[in-house]
Amino acid sequence: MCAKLAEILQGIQPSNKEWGQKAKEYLNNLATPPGSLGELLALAEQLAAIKETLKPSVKNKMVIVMAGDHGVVEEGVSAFPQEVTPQMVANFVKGGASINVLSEVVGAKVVVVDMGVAVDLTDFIEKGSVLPYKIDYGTKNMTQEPAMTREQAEKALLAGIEVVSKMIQEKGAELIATGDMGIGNTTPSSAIVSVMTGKTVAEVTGRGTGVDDKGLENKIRAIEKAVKINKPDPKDALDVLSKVGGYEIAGIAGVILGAAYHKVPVVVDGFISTAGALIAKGLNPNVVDYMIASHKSVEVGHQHMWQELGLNPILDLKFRLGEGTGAAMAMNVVEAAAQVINKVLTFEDAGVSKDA
Ligand SMILES: Cc1cc2ncn([C@H]3O[C@H](COP(=O)(O)O)[C@@H](O)[C@H]3O)c2cc1C
Ligand SMILES: O=C(O)c1cccnc1
Repeated sequence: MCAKLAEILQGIQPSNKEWGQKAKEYLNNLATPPGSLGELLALAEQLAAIKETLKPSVKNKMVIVMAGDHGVVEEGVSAFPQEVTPQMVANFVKGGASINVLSEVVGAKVVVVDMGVAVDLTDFIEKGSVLPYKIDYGTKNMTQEPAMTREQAEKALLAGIEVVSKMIQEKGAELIATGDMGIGNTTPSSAIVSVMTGKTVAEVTGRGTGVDDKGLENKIRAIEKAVKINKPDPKDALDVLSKVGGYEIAGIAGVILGAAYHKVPVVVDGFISTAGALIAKGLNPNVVDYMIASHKSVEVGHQHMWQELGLNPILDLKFRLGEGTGAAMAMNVVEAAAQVINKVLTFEDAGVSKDA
């Protein structure tokens, strides 16, 4: 592994459990029946432990949408054609996609990154509306060969780390959400979860954009073949990422690692983002302290990912879209948790009696 990546991975510390404990005690004194704000209290504790304060701020929110294409689409694994990837990137730039609309609702900015789209996005890149981190014009077909080289996987991780570091250091981002766009990307995501959890491919593979029964069977066979041919080592996350991953998945893993390195919470979106989270955890398990599980996707296999990470998703909106849409929705809940610890008065300050 290159020295730069190794150094960043080593720099990811667990969150500060002393601040978490202080927050727990403080929250227990809010003028409410103890514990009655449920999961918001757990989130507030997590934010306090990450940011090392009882007054965490998550107002400056950013959704980072990573885009990339997949050689495995040749195998007919998606219900949609590859050109939808750049078409949707254009839609993100126009502000007309679901992620734009939902981000606006929660007051989050959307940042779009070309990690490996199969065509040039010159116009958008010149205008600064898409960030240029293209590693290659899509991955290789993983049923025939590794999706990418180990060097490309490292480069893509570093790209994600660089993007999120800039957002934090230059734009003041206080809460990050991950998002994805890449036709075919539920296929590598299923491969990753199968390899990393030991579940069979059939158990963790769903319909993605909506393949029919025959399409699902074909998708399962393609993933089984990719795993058989490449033999990814579940103990080596970089091996898994390079053999059966994707550039946007690597970028997402990098965003999560970079956020953790800078002690910034990161809301993990759906099936593809959580595949990135599994890779990030494989590279340094401390990173899980900084993750917030946004929602439970309809895609079968997502729940197995959360289980593997030991996280409980906040929402169940029956989403199966990606782009960062579930994470955007959960950002409001995270902000609510921050507001609770910042603003709700204690029994003493509110002048409310505690004892019966
Ligand atoms: C119009 C459109 C918008 C999307 N936005 C996200 N996805 C989602 O669906 C794709 C993954 O599903 P599969 O593996 O079946 O191709 C990814 O692009 C993901 O971001 C979309 C898909 C489509 C068609
Ligand atoms: O859960 C997701 O993120 C998802 C599911 C299907 C297709 N694209 C994304």
